[in-house]
Amino acid sequence: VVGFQPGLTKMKLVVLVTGANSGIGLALCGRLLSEVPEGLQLCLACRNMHRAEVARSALLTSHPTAHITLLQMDTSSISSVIKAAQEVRLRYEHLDYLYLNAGIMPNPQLDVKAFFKGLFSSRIISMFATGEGILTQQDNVTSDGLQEVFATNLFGHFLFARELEPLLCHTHRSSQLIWTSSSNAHRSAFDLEDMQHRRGTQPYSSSKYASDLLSLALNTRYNKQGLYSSVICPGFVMTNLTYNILPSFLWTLLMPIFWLIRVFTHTFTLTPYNGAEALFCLFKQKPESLDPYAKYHSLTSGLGKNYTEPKKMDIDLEMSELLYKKLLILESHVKKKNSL
Ligand SMILES: NC(=O)C1=CN([C@@H]2O[C@H](COP(=O)(O)OP(=O)(O)OC[C@H]3O[C@@H](n4cnc5c(N)ncnc54)[C@H](OP(=O)(O)O)[C@@H]3O)[C@@H](O)[C@H]2O)C=CC1
Ligand SMILES: CC(C)=CCC[C@@H](C)[C@H]1CC[C@H]2C3=C(CC[C@]12C)[C@@]1(C)CCC(=O)C[C@@H]1CC3
Repeated sequence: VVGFQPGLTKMKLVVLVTGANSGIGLALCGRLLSEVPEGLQLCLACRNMHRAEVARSALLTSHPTAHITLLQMDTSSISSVIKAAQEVRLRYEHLDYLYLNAGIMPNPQLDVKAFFKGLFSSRIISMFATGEGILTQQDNVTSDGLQEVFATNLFGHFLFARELEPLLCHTHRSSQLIWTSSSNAHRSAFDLEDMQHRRGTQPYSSSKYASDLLSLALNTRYNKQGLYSSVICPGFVMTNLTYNILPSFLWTLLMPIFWLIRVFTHTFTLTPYNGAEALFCLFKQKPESLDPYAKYHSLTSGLGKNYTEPKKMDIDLEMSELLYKKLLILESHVKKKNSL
């Protein structure tokens, strides 16, 4: 196990971040290490161990005394998630923070016609802040027979957290689940009868809306056991995920326009460091003080000042409960199928 030192977990805060080898996840790790360089046991959960090693080396270059371990996990694969959770249970006695950050947006398509229509309408600000109505994706099916976006962004994380219940639920200390959601999470893209989004063209938006609902349901279930769940939105950040949407030369050309747009909408955080603001902010908050109905947004002002702001989510308890029940049914189904 790379960088693993038994005994350390007793005195340090244990933080596990999924999708930690790039973008917002990697920036968060850097920020956490800058804040608490000695008091942290950081575990980078990544699907690709080579990329994980590169990330670990980069973090160690700027924080040479940091304790950083690696964990192989593909959130889209049931067997990988179960195996990773088993490994975590062997390594640690408790987990203080579990950042559920890994995410994909496969084959994104920008609807150019809808975009230009939006430019000359009253929806312009919300279009730039959320990407609503102008982005579609083509989803795939995993070897477990699940929709890939649903499996990667939501279900794999749900299963992982459930498998780690013994490390997360303690009466004498609290733990936090922190989901990287999105402003692109729209109720209109989500259908409880099709929670995997097999039929639609916005699986990304659907998976993020589902994470908002699930976070609420997890709070209902687990707060009494000391486990708290929150969702954040990093804003619009230039990462591998967004670079996929347009050709890279176009992004370079658009950059000055984006700096200008930031003056009007602080949601254009643009850099992974800025995007990680809300993730970092929640690390410092008492989980009991957080609002389970709020999404915590990373925002960056025109002058480049970072801050976090909570905004009420368009979710309700009844729907969150129904989704939770469906996820439990799917969980028992996939576990049976994998003879677990
Ligand atoms: N960029 C933005 O504007 C926004 C991003 N977000 C969310 O932020 C999160 C981080 O994305 P971002 O930093 O932007 O993009 P990146 O593509 O840089 O990071 C995504 C991370 O998730 C990992 N990942 C993807 N699929 C899997 C998988 N099956 N198993 C394990 N890890 C996986 C990637 O690993 P690998 O390197 O192997 O691909 C990578 O480390 C995502 O949940 C995204 O939806 C939300 C709102 C806006
Ligand atoms: C001038 C010009 C051609 C601009 C194009 C801009 C759009 C491609 C972006 C404007 C808002 C962006 C956005 C996202 C993707 C790219 C935009 C639509 C996200 C949907 C990416 C993933 C998320 O989770 C939320 C982002 C919201 C904003």
